[in-house]
Amino acid sequence: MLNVKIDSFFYQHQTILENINFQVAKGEHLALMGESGSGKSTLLKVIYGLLHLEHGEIFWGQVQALGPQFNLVPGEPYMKYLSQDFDLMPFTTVEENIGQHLSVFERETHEARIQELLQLIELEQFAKVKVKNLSGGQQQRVALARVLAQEPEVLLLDEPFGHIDNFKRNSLRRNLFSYLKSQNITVLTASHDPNDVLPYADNIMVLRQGRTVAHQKTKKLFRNPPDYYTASLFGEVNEVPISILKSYAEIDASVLIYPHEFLPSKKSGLEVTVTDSFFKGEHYLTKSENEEGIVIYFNCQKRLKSGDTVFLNVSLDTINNRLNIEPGTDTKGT
Ligand SMILES: Nc1ncnc2c1ncn2[C@@H]1O[C@H](COP(=O)(O)OP(=O)(O)OP(=O)(O)O)[C@@H](O)[C@H]1O
Repeated sequence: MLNVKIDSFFYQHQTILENINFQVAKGEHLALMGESGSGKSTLLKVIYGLLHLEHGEIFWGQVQALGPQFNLVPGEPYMKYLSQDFDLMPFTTVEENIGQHLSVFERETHEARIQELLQLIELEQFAKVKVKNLSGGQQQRVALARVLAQEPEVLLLDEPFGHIDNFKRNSLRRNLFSYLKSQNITVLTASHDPNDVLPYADNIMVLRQGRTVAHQKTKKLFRNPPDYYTASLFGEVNEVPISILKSYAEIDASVLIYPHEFLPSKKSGLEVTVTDSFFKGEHYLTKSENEEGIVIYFNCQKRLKSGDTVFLNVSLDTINNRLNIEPGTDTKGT
């Protein structure tokens, strides 16, 4: 179990992290989400021991992570950190970069292990190429293999796919996260991208201005985000006053609705006028306004023209769920 307790962390006199307390079980994958500057990288650096934590403590089981004032070389032996700047040896080959971190006591298995890691990062044909001749995305993949070669118990990943194109990203994410699960490695991944997080993380912690605003199981957080900030980390979201959704007219509150949760129809529902339409591949993200000028985004299978009238519907379950209303409760205002 990783036990993180940060009362506060400062850069100069500015508080960057405050009251961050959480635990990560062995083998669990926790994603750290938050806007740029919210403190995700700083949190990973504090946990890894690159930054000195004066007010707080980090434990892995019974072992305390002591930080840079106690360790000559930053970091703890059981923990590895993949930073946004990859720490590679540019003038040596991909396989040498990976092999450098394999145990000297297991020379006979080196070759097989290097092959396994090259396969995982899909760079088998680049084994003999010098790292300086690789693209940024390829270098990031080598950096990933290097930290895995060290067989950490805890792996801290800071935007691990930031330089990797979409073409490789999907398979790499699948390979990497299923490998980490199979090895029961505890993972903390800082990422802006919900595609890095939703399919793979067991839990998500959301940071805002250095504080925790949510810490929840992945599906639960996506389905029931506590606020607009959290929901918007997953993509476009609407904050809709319930008064404009007819059957809820007596409730004075807003509800968060994702664009895919609105079902457009030609007949009944919330009447809106289309103002714009954006092709997203599988659907069009459609921008619209109701008569009071409230902007609503919804997904539509076909392209609608500006000025078209549409009626939007959202399921009662979705609304009750967001409002924490038990099924069967009478909430009707009309
Ligand atoms: N070396 C530093 N000295 C002073 N302030 C810093 C330093 N590094 C980061 N900060 C500040 O700490 C805050 C948190 O930065 P951090 O890099 O942890 O955010 P982040 O959530 O990881 O952002 P991003 O997603 O853009 O990487 C920011 O306000 C940043 O300006």
